[in-house]
Formats: sequence, C-alpha cells, structure tokens
Amino acid sequence: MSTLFPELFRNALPPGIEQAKNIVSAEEEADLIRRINGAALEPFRFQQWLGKRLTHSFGWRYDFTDASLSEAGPLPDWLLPLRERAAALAGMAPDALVQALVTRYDPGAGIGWHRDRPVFEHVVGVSLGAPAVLRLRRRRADGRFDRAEIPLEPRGSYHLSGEARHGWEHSIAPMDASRWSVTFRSLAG
Ligand SMILES: O=C(O)CCC(=O)C(=O)O
Ligand SMILES: [Fe+2]
Repeated sequence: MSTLFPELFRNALPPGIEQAKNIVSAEEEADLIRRINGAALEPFRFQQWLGKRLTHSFGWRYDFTDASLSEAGPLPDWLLPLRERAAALAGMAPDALVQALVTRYDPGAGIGWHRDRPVFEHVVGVSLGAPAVLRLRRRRADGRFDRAEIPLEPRGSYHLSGEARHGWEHSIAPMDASRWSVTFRSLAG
C-alpha cells in the first residue's frame, strides 16, 4: 500500500480540467484539417527563435516578441460550429471565446512548458489528427514538480480554467505524427 499512494497522488488531476470526447465527426475532422492547412500558417515566433509548430490567430493575436495583443481578422465561418461546441464544454457563450489559434504540429514539433498568457482567461482546445498527451507540472516548495497528464484524443476537446489554467504549466512533447489543434480563448478581466 505504501508504494501505491504516491502513484495515486502523482496522477491526480488539478481542478479546472474538463474534457469531452468526439465533439466532431471524422468527416468534420478531415475538413477542419484541410481548412487549417489552408490558413496562413507561420512558424511560431519568439524573438530570434522560430518554433517548429505552425500557427495562425483569428480574433486576437498575441505577439510573444513584444508581448502585445492586437486585433486579428475575424473567426472564419468554418470555425463557428466548432466554437459553439467548445463553448458548451466550458459553459460559456460562444462569442466570449474571442480568439481562435489554429496550430499544426508536424513530426518533431511540440510545445514547451508554459502557462497561457494572462491577457487570456478560459482556454478550450480541440485536438485533431494524432493523439497526444498534455503534460502538466507545478513546482512544489521543495523544488520538485507535481505532475499530471491529460490524454488528448483526436476529435475531443479540453477546457483549462482555474488552478489547472493558472497554477500549472503545460506542454506537449514532440510527436512522430501530425496533429492539429484549435485553441479558443476568452480575454481576461
Ligand atoms: O495544441 C494544443 O492543444 C495546446 C496548445 C497550447 O498549449 C497553446 O497554444 O498554448
Ligand atoms: Fe497553452
């Protein structure tokens, strides 16, 4: 028993995570992937670094190089039904999710440890393509990390809010197969 309990605590998910499976059909998934590939994707940029993942922002764009938020073009019609379902998971009005970030991760691309920028509040992600794992960590007073993992099944969605959103960092390890995501966010305050 004494060896079992640390395992259970390590796997406990922080509060503020909700997930829904199969919010899009396989046919809708293929269409969304086609639309994302057709968006003006650019390598994620941070100062002199170019990330391997490709992104495009709708609604609002956060520039990591100068930490500014600016208006971007409106959400396209093809994202609106998806936003409705993402909002339903979060119990929010669809038009509160004012930003949509579309991302394509080709083999070898991932996303490093981070918290989403505090200009945003709620985060609702939709996963397409290869399955992935969203890793979570939080530094403890003793310097070690509490860790948790959220499996991200294709065609499913996840909502990060509260402690999971603000108190923990998340990342996705580079993968062997392509994955696409749509991340809807509300603005803080
Ligand atoms: O691809 C995802 O589902 C997560 C992306 C992410 O964490 C972010 O863009 O902040
Ligand atoms: Fe994130």
